[in-house]
Amino acid sequence: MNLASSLRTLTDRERVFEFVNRPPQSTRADLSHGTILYLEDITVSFDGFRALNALTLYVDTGELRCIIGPNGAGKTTMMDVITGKTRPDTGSAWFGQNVDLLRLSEPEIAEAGIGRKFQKPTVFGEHSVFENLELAMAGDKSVWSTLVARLSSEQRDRIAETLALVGLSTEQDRDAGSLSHGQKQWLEIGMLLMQDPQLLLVDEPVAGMTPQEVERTAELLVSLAGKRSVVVVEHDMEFVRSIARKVTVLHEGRVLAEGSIDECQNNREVVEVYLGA
Ligand SMILES: Nc1ncnc2c1ncn2[C@@H]1O[C@H](COP(=O)(O)OP(=O)(O)OP(=O)(O)O)[C@@H](O)[C@H]1O
Repeated sequence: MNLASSLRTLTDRERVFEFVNRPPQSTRADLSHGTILYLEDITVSFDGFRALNALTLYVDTGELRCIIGPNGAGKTTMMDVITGKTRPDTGSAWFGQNVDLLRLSEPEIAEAGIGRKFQKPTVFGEHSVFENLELAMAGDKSVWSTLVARLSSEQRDRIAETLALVGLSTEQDRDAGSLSHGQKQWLEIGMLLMQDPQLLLVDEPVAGMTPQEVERTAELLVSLAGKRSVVVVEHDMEFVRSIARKVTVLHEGRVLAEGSIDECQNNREVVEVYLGA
């Protein structure tokens, strides 16, 4: 498959790369109050069952937040509300001071600066690592023409910076399909970074990774926070301990506890419903 046809495949994908079909106008979040995400009183019902039940949660600008909780707690549903995949019955969801997420479509939310990394990596195996990042950059339509022409030096620099950030500089010419599972995950994070999101949502990033890959992923996510905000859903408590400053525990669609990992691990209710098992 050549790059142009891969780009068409990319634009046909429904979920991860909605940004490719994004509208031309950009709405960037106003982060002047130091809070990047406001979820207030969010309720989502599926056939009468409340997957989210008056959920209220705030994320600070530049924060790295971990979301934990038992199966069915509502973690995925919460991510789906933030990215516009699921509309809540009630409540409000704001990105910074000015972007009402409930009024935006999925592509518009991606365009506003929210990137989501699903659990399973979906890189283009038959293309090189470099080309995968090039394709991701092509989400910016002004870059499309470069797929048949040549990248500018700034574009090459951006790809090189991203390769360094995700630790794949030495792998740039390898087919993405030949990377290890961990490397594929990092490449996909790199592909999201090519869109320069302000908020990155990451779903179970270390599932299936070797201990070394887990360690490297921890470093990567920690390095991304600050400039961006990162929300990580993860079950691996050792990993959560290694990255999190603040942890939110969800249970039955609402926040059960919030605080440092030690505070959460010593919380009696948290132990009962989640960690004690
Ligand atoms: N489309 C749907 N239709 C019906 N019920 C749903 C739907 N999506 C989620 N649910 C239910 O809502 C609840 C919350 O699910 P959700 O996937 O958000 O939990 P989770 O915390 O992500 O769980 P896990 O850790 O297992 O991924 C579950 O009981 C689930 O069965």
